[in-house]
Amino acid sequence: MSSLLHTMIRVGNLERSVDFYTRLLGMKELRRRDVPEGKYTLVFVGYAEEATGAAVVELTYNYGTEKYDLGNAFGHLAVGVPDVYGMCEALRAAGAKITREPGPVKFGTTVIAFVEDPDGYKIELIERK
Ligand SMILES: C[C@@H](O)C(=O)SC[C@H](NC(=O)CC[C@H](N)C(=O)O)C(=O)NCC(=O)O
Ligand code: NI
Repeated sequence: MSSLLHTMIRVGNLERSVDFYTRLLGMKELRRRDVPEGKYTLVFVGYAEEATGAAVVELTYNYGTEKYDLGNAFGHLAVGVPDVYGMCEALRAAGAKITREPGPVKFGTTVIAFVEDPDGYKIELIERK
């Protein structure tokens, strides 16, 4: 059976992104691969080991590239958290940009919020008790 393995995003500063996804969002650094012949480094982050089937994020750093044009097509990554309000307060205190305050989704009841990662990628926080 096929499975969704990861989503890859290019980042301008690997340790800045690893810190955001691990220290602030609570993910773990699962593995890291430096490919000097390709002038890039990969770091896989997630809430569970890939072997469990959990979807993970592949952070790709291209040597020397500190900024990307994200364009207008990318939507967001979604993360389930037990307390969206508390997570937003912690993210805000850590200097992250909350772009949509926590509250019920329009025309629904699920509590969501949006935060930007260090490169400006949108992360949707969805309340999952
Ligand atoms: C490990 C696996 O999940 C990969 O995605 S590695 C694939 C490889 N990635 C890169 O080259 C990343 C750096 C590149 N400059 C970029 O920004 O995408 C890849 O795409 N290889 C191309 C190939 O034809 O093998
Ligand atoms: Ni990949």
